[in-house]
Amino acid sequence: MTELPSCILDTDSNDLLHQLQSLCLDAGLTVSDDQLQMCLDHLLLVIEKNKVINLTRITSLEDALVLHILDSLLLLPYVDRASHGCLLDMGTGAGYPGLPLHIVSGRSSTLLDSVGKKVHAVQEFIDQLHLKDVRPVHSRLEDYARDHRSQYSVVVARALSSLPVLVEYAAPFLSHGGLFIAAKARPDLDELCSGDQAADMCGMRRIDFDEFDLPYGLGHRTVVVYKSVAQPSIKLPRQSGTAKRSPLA
Ligand SMILES: C[S@@+](CC[C@H](N)C(=O)[O-])C[C@H]1O[C@@H](n2cnc3c(N)ncnc32)[C@H](O)[C@@H]1O
Repeated sequence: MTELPSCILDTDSNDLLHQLQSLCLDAGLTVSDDQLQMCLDHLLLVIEKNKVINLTRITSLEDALVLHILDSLLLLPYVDRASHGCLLDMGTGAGYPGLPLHIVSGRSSTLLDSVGKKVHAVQEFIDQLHLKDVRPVHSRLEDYARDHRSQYSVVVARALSSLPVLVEYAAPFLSHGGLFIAAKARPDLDELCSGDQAADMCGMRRIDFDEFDLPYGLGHRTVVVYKSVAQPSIKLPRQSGTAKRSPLA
């Protein structure tokens, strides 16, 4: 069993846990103390690993409580609306939002990224936290989709790409009725309309759109949710890189 690094033992973890509890309470999220502590341990591991490889720009622990943990958990009510089944985090980076969502939802999860050293770091975090039923995968989304069609009831993504590209990436992974949940900063009307057009071609329909201000003036969050409702009218996935180079809309 891997021990947590000494930085974790030195940090005033109780104070951070109290801050996190009150952030979740204010956001109306019900999360147990054990689950929050696990999210916190993950964050401390990320901050420590960030000294060695570039995982996140956010180095203040207080900001990271909001911008990494709370921001991930804000997707929980949408994840909970999906039917029973697996969760995929597309472009997980250091494990956000997928790892906190796995910890709290208990869904069997895949955390995918195309950068090997990030996936390796996420594997270390999973081992150090002794988490089960969560798998880091090193692949491009377009490649992984070929062998994992319709295997997920919920797909999430944060800070990955524009809505039409995200919808195209997510579509092949979703089972019928599955949900794709995108966490965006402030998409403009053009992006939203292009996302809807791409969704139409991919057999998906937008079913939700919510906006929040994050606490402490740390920014704005928009959550856009699409549902898989039909077969795509085009062959997916397209060749690697095509979605980004030549978006559907
Ligand atoms: C800006 S980071 C966001 C990381 C994390 N989701 C977060 O919000 O902190 C985008 C991540 O997506 C990954 N990525 C970009 N395109 C990808 C693709 N086609 N397949 C898999 N991963 C991809 C990048 O390697 C990067 O780690």
